[in-house]
Amino acid sequence: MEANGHEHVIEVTDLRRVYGGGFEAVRGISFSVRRGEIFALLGTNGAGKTSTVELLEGLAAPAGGRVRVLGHDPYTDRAAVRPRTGVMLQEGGFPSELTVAETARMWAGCVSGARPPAEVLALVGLESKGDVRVKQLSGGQRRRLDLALALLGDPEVLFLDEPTTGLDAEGRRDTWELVSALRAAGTTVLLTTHYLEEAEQLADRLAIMHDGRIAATGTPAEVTATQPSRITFELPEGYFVGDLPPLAELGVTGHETDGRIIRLRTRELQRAATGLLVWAERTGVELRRLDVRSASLEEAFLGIAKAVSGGKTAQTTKEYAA
Ligand SMILES: Nc1ncnc2c1ncn2[C@@H]1O[C@H](COP(=O)(O)OP(=O)(O)OP(=O)(O)O)[C@@H](O)[C@H]1O
Repeated sequence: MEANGHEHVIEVTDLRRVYGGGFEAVRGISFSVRRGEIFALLGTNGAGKTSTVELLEGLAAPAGGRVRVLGHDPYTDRAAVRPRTGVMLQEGGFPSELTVAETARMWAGCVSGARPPAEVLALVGLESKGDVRVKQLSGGQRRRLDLALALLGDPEVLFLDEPTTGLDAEGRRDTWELVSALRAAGTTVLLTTHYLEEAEQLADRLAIMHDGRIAATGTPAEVTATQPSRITFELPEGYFVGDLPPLAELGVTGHETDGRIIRLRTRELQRAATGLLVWAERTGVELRRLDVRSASLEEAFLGIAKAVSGGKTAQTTKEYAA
């Protein structure tokens, strides 16, 4: 469980999940999560995120490979793992006729050493909703109730399956703050999300899943570094791409044109930007709407998803040898 001085609280090795009928939803994935880390599983719809998280939660047995949570097999050794983990499922599924406070009390009865229900409701900002029936909560408030229930046992490891789906921008930010505070207190968090900004804000490390496999993994910065940076600008009338200095010599790997708008791709952002600006200064050209940026996680995600599907970029007009 120890690696380079870090304790791995989740270890997944060559994990497989096959549903009845023979469909292989998880096709041999491996990753590990260190204590106190937030790890995000990202992926397109049907990539296999929920299927994976359910194996980590011990809700099903793997068809192959190995899962360890806190050093135990979560399926065969559920009694050892369950009290130390908190699970926020995509659909909480509790009786909608109960009030928020009744639901929290009922849930607390199933958790050994549960925190006071009022305390967890306050943590997620539902302290004033104790007397409201669950069915009267908004979708976002229900997600927050799901999260409160997952926190009742003060878990060492928290599984969050799409924790902010249905929340408005403020609710999402509140949840991010709460999850960050939990990490600061030492909780290990594994979350799935469709919001790339959420992973960028929260995750120490992440894995992008596609078709049951991990297509990319690392810190958000490492994953975005796999994609080229971009320089976009508008050339004035009378100037054309051919008037620019030799782009390959500036470290530009390709470009797209859209009317007067030019978009350059490069893995050497500083060299390419400097070469372009020096040229513009010397030539007396004003580069309007100039935008120089590293790839975002969203661009990396789309690039990786496209690459593993064998797709091509729609607008590419010219690629240069690396
Ligand atoms: N009970 C099941 N029986 C058969 N196939 C299933 C079952 N549950 C899920 N699948 C299939 O397994 C694949 C992975 O589904 P999963 O729900 O794990 O994906 P996901 O990445 O969580 O997707 P989403 O982002 O849409 O929630 C999908 O093709 C899905 O149709």
